[in-house]
Amino acid sequence: MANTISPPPYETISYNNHIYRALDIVVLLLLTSLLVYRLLTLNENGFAWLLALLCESWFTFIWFLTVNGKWNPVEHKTYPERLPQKTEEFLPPLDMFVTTADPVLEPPIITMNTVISLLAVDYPARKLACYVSDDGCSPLTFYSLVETSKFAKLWVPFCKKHNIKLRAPFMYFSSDKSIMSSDKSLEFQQEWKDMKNKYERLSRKIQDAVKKGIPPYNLTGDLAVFSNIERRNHPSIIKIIWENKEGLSDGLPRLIYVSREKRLKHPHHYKAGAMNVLTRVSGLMTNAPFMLNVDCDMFANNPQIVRHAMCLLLGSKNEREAGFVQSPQIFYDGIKDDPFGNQLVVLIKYFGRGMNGIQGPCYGGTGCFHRRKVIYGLCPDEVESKASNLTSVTAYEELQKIFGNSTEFIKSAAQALQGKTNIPNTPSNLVEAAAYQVAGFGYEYGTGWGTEVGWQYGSNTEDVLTGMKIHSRGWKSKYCNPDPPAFLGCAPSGGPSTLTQQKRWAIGLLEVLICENNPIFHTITAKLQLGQCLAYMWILVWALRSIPELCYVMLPAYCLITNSNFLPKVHEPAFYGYVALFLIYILYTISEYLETGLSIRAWWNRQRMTIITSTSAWLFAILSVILKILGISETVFEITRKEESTFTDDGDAGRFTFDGSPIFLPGTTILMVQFLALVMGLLSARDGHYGSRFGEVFCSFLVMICFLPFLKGLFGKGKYGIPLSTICKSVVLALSFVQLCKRAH
Ligand SMILES: O=c1ccn([C@@H]2O[C@H](COP(=O)(O)OP(=O)(O)O[C@H]3O[C@H](CO)[C@@H](O)[C@H](O)[C@H]3O)[C@@H](O)[C@H]2O)c(=O)[nH]1
Ligand SMILES: [Mn+2]
Repeated sequence: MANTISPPPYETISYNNHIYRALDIVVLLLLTSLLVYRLLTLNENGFAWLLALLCESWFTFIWFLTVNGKWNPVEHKTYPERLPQKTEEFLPPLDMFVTTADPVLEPPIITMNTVISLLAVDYPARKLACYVSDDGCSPLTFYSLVETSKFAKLWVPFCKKHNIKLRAPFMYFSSDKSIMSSDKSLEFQQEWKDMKNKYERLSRKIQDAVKKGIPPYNLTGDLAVFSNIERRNHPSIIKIIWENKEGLSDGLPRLIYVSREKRLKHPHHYKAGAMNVLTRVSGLMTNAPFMLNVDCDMFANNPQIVRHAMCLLLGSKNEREAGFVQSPQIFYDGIKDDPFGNQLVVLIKYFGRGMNGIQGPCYGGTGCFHRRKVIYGLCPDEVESKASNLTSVTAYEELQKIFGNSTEFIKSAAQALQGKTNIPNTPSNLVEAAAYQVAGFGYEYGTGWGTEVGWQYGSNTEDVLTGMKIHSRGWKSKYCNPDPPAFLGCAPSGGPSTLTQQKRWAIGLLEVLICENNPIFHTITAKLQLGQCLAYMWILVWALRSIPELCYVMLPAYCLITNSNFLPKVHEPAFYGYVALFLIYILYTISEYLETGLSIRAWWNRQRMTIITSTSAWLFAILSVILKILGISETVFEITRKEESTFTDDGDAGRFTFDGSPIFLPGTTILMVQFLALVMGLLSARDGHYGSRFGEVFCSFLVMICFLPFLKGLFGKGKYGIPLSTICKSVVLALSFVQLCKRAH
C-alpha cells in the first residue's frame, strides 16, 4: 500500500544556501587559525591565554557540530489532496495521546482545548481515538473531560460543516473577530453565536470547578472513584468517556481517560511512564497502527495535520524512510521579540531542516506521529519477516518476556508487529480488565518496557532518547511542517520557568550522553549514521557547554583584575582575526533571524539568553547529574507552568522575573564580578595600561550588557527583583573571586 500513491503525496525541497555554507567554512577556518595562533604564542602568555585556548577549542568543536547539523537543509511539501480521497477505507486508524500531570500548573481548560482540537481534526472519526493520561489523578481533569465531550459533540460537526480552520475554541473565539461580517450567512452567524455561548458556558463550568474545587469528600456518581485518592498513591482509573458505538465517520472519536496506578516509592518514570501506559491501554482498546502524541498545551492548529502526516508515513517509497513524523514545536501568543529567547523559532527551523537532511529530525516529545510497531521495537529489516513467524508458542514466550504478562496485550502486540489493522469493537469486559492490568504499577517489572520497547527510561528528555533509539535501529524520520503550523503550544514566560525548563532539558540530555545509550555507541554498534550522531551530539552537550562558557565569561574580568591579557592587543594582526570572527558571526546569525521574519531585537534577546542560560541553567544541570551519579539525589521532571494567554496589559510582559532559586546566583555573581573588574580596570588605566586591554574591557562590558536583566533585577521589586539573600551571596562570591584572582596572580 505504501508505494502505490501517484503522484507521490510529498515533494522534497532542498534549502541549500551556498553563502551560508561558505560562511560556515570561513568561520571554521578562522577559528582553527586562531587556535593555531594561540598554540604558537602560548609560551609568551600566561594562564588566561591557556584557558582561552581550551575554551576556544571547545567553541570550535561546537561550531563544527553546528555546521554538520545544518549543512544539508531539507523540507517536505505535503499534498493531502493526493491521498486517495474516495476510499475512506484507505486511511489507517490513529490513536491520539494527550498527557497532563498537574491541574494547577496545567489548567484543565488548556488541556481541554487540546483534546477538542484533536477530536475535531479532518479525519474519519471512527478511525480516531483520543486517550488522555492524567498523572495528577484529578477529578477536575476527569470532570472537565466529561463536560468537554458534551461540548465537542456540537463543536465538531460545527467545524466540519463550516470548514472552520482553527479548531481549538479558545483560540478561535479570541482571534476571529471578523466573523460577523456580511459575507457570512445568517444561519452561520446564528450557529456561531450559539457555539460561542456554549463554549463560554463550558469554560465557566471548568473555571468554577477549579476555583471552588471539587470537594474530595463529596464525590458522587462517576466521580466517586476519585474519593480518597492520593495523588502519588492510588489505583488505576480508566474510563471510557465516549465510544462512537455506531462507528460513524462524522461522529465524535472515542475518548478515554487514563490515570495509571501509582504507589509511593515506586518509580513511575514521569512522562515516559505515562506514554507507555497509554501505548498499552490503547493497544488493547483500539490498537491503531499509528500514534500521535501531544503535550497538554499543544493543540492541533491545522485540521489537516493527520492527512499531512499520512502523506509522509504512507507516501514514502519504503516504510524505513519514515519511522516517525515530527512537527516542529511552535508557540502561540509569544511575547514580542521573544524576551526569554525560548520560542526557538530559528533553532527549530535551521536544525529541524538540517537533521531532516541527515537521518531525520529528533523526536521532540510532542506533535509526533509514531508507528506502533516501531515503538514496539521492530527494525526496518524485520518488517517482512515478523509477519510470518509471530504465531508459534516460542514466539509467544518471547513476546511475554518483552511485553509483560497480559495475554490480551500480547495478542494485540503481535497484531501490531505484523502490521495488521482492524477497527476494534466496543471494548469487552475482558479488555477492560486487561487495561487495568497493563496500567498497574508493577506491570513493567522484568519486561522490556522503557529499555527495549516503548518510551525509554533513564532521562528527563525521554523524547530525544526514544527517538535516537529508533534512529539507531535504522529508521529514518521526517519533518512535517505544513502551513498553517501543525500544532501550537505555550512557551514558558518569566525567568524561573524558562531557566527551570532549560535545566531539565540539559539534565535529560546529559543523562543521555553519559548512559550506555549514547549516540557514539549507537553509531559504532548499530545503525545511527555518523552525521546523525554528530547532530545528536550538538544537542546532548548542552550542559557541558556551561563550563567553557562560564570560564570565557569570567576571562575578561580576570584579566582586568590581574592586569593580564586573554586577547591579542589592538596593534597585533591576530586582533583583527577576532574582530572578523565576531562580525561574521553577528551578521550570519542576524541574517538567519531576518530571513525568518524576526527582528534584530529577537536575535539579541536570544544571544543574551543563551549566555544567561548556559552559565546558570546548564551549569545547574551538570551539578544535578553529578549528584545523581554520586547517588545523593535523583533528577526530577519539574513541570512547566502553562498559561492560557501570556499577554498582560501592564506593559511588563517579557520583563525578567526572579525567585529565591539558587539558579539566579551565577548570573548575579557574574554581573558583579564584571562590574568590579571594570572599576578596577579603569582605576589601573590611569597608569596608562588601558589601551593595551581594549579587548578585555570591551568583552567585560559586553557581558554586562548580556546580563542587563539581572542589573534591572538588582533594583526591581517583588517578582521583578532579585531576592536580597541571593544578592548577598553573590556579593560574597564576587569578592572571593576578586581575591582569588589577585592571590593566584
Ligand atoms: O510526570 C509527568 C510529567 C510530565 N508529564 C507531561 O509531559 C508533558 C511535557 O511537560 P512540560 O512540563 O510541558 O515540559 P516541556 O519542557 O514543555 O516539554 C518538552 O520537553 C519534554 C522533555 O523534557 C518533552 O517530554 C515534551 O514533549 C517537550 O514538549 C506535559 O504534557 C506533562 O503533562 C506527564 O505526563 N507526567
Ligand atoms: Mn510544554
